[in-house]
Amino acid sequence: MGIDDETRRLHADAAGKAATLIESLPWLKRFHDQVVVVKFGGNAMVSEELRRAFAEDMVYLLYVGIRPVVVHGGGPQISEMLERLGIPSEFRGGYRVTTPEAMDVVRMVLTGQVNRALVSEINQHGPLAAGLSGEDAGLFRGRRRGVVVDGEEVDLGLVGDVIAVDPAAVHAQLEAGRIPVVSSIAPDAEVPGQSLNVNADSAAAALAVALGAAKLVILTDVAGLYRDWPDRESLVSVIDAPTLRDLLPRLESGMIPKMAACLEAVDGGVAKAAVIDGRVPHSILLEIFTQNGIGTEVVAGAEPVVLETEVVS
Ligand SMILES: Nc1ncnc2c1ncn2[C@@H]1O[C@H](COP(=O)(O)OP(=O)(O)O)[C@@H](O)[C@H]1O
Ligand SMILES: CC(=O)N[C@@H](CCC(=O)OP(=O)(O)O)C(=O)O
Repeated sequence: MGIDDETRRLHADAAGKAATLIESLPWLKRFHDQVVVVKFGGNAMVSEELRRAFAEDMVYLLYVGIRPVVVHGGGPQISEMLERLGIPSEFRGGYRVTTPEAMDVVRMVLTGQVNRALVSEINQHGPLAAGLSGEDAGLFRGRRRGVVVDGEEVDLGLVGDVIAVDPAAVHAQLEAGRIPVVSSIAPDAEVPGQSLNVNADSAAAALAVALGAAKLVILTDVAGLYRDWPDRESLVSVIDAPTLRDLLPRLESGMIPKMAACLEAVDGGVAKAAVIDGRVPHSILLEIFTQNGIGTEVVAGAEPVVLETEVVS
């Protein structure tokens, strides 16, 4: 390769990198000073590398002038601890049936372990993150819920929905320039002293609405919503809320709370909600700062829109 070829190669390389950076400009403008709620799923935090990359991404968002708020899950981590302690647990319709004994473990793992680990990972970059539980400072109020599976109402035990949010504690952390990291436990509004296990996708949606977030991003262990699960040949890249509402009763297991959360967020005024693959390091930066994003995006959409990508395997 001659010197000219080499120079041309260097220029092309630089142009590619610069194009990626400058592609972010409209999104930097769009999201400046805006709240973006990021739900970090238990399945997306399974390795040290992914937790480290996630922490970097949150710090990156903060330093470019966005206000990230983290709501985390921890389903697999709860299951592992329940198993270790010999406490049986099962999922019905995508939600964990939660006995009082299991509830103690849910709270211990989410608020005591997963929340602490994420706060500590982010704080490797400086004193930037502060942990909160939905039980702190009246952040969430919950109410027990059941679920309908195959036309039958199933009692989920101590599982709840967030029925009210007082975002003051989150605002205080944001005003202090910190990244709030929230675990999805809610005090039962009807039974004093009782805590409820809230699915983290649904807690993230409730918080996004209460904060008037510009976007909700849910990180999980799959590329997004597949129209033809489990064949995975057709990934939905964009779907409007009314079409998703029709599709929701036909969805399975883990995707039900996720898509219900996206709908709740969009119905509550959040312009966009996305489900993306948290196993891809830094996927959230691609989602926020590139034109097409990745994964599945739910939009309010006056016009029906469903875009699907054929997956070539
Ligand atoms: N239509 C679908 N498209 C994609 N994933 C689906 C679909 N239906 C069910 N799933 C399942 O939902 C899972 C994600 O939910 P879940 O395991 O609860 O993740 P998280 O821990 O991130 O909340 C996927 O790994 C997949 O097994
Ligand atoms: C009611 C219910 O199912 N709660 C969830 C809470 C944690 C969670 O949602 O974790 P992921 O986001 O990792 O799935 C559970 O007990 O597993």
